Amino acid sequence: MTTLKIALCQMLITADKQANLKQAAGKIQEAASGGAQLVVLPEMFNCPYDIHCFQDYAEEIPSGETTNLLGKLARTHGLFLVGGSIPELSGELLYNTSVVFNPQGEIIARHRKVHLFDVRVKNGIEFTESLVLSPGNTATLFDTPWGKIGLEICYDIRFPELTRKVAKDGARLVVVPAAFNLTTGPLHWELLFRSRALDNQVFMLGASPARDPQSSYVAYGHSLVVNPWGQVLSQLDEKPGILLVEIDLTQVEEVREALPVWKQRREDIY
Ligand SMILES: NC(=O)CC(=O)C(=O)O
Repeated sequence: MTTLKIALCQMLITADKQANLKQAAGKIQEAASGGAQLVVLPEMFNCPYDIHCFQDYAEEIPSGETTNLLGKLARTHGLFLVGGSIPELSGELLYNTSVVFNPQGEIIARHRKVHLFDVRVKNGIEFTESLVLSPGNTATLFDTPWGKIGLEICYDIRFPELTRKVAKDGARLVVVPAAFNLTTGPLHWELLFRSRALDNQVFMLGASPARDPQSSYVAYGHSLVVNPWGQVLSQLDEKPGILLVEIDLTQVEEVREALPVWKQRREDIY
């Protein structure tokens, strides 16, 4: 199988967890009606992206209600589902975790955000995930009929070595549930997705929450799909919506043949 229909769900996240879950279910249903085979939710889709909320909204995986619901939705609609991310409770620790389901509703991967978002930009964004979250320690890929897919969460994309690793491990597509903000989004969002796509000659997908100017963390939005040539195939604006795009994964081989930098790497030197 080479063509894959993807849906990125740009949700308006609220403080009401049940409303967020209902919205996710509605968006997944809409994506399925549009023929999506792989559906992606945004980072922290069941919870405000605010370090003061993570503990209260956290759930164990796989026993928590969000994981249960996503498994049922994947099975009901018969699709691969990347469950954005949620605050995961594991023993005493909290993680920013993404869970992936196959069309039978089984968990086939779990990625814990490896690089925590600890930044302080003067007159801009300040955020310190490490005050409450612990980092994951592994790169993540999962198998599908379209081949291996890499999985990262938001700030992970800024570390080119991680995308290079999953590409070297066979990913031709990398999925990134994310939530950039109004300081970094306008300058870095598209640039980072296009750079990782071009560096590795892979497809890159970014699923963001919609923008809510009233929330403590204002997400940039602009969920997007970038092809291995570094072109933005499609992108939303800041409003809630679904980005439905069909991609042809043979484009990875075509681009690698036309511009063979993937083969020309000199790992004996670097
Ligand atoms: N929210 C993040 O993890 C990352 C982000 O907003 C940025 O890198 O900018």
